[in-house]
Amino acid sequence: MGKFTRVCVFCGSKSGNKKIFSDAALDLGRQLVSILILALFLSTFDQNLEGFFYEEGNYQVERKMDLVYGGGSVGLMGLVSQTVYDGGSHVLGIIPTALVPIEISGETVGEVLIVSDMHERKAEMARRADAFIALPGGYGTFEELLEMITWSQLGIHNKPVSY
Ligand SMILES: C/C(=C\CNc1ncnc2c1ncn2[C@@H]1O[C@H](COP(=O)(O)O)[C@@H](O)[C@H]1O)CO
Repeated sequence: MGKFTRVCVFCGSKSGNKKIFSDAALDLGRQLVSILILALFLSTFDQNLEGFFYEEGNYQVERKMDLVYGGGSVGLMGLVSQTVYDGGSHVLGIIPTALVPIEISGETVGEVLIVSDMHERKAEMARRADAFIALPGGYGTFEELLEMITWSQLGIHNKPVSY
């Protein structure tokens, strides 16, 4: 498989009771839009050794991955989507009609696709993403993650799943 461009993130519709959960959501959001890599760059020319020295340094490289997620503005979902959106990548939220009043409060970011039910939501998330990552969450996150793992096991998709 080539470079991933669209990553589906499953995560809690609540923020949880530990800061580490929201930190993880913010961190993943930032990592999707950029990555810090180590690079070698020309630093000095040493005449005695008749050659160039290279010095380890680092710089920021844009990763610009797009996000597919559950479409909510609440909890960890809201944090990840806002972070990726603020980082300049495309955000696609997929949410069933019945969950709009529950999982969206205030404004959502990016594109919102309203589907008829949970099954269609998961199928669309699976179809539109190149890889899946699960963050902390509740039963819903667990269910979504397990479904992607079992679909992989059954050969329904061959995309990486990470948690
Ligand atoms: C397929 C059906 C029920 C199976 N349950 C769920 N399937 C898919 N997604 C779900 C389910 N229950 C909740 N969710 C969503 O997960 C997200 C995170 O929830 P969490 O509990 O806070 O981790 C959230 O968007 C939920 O909507 C019905 O036929």
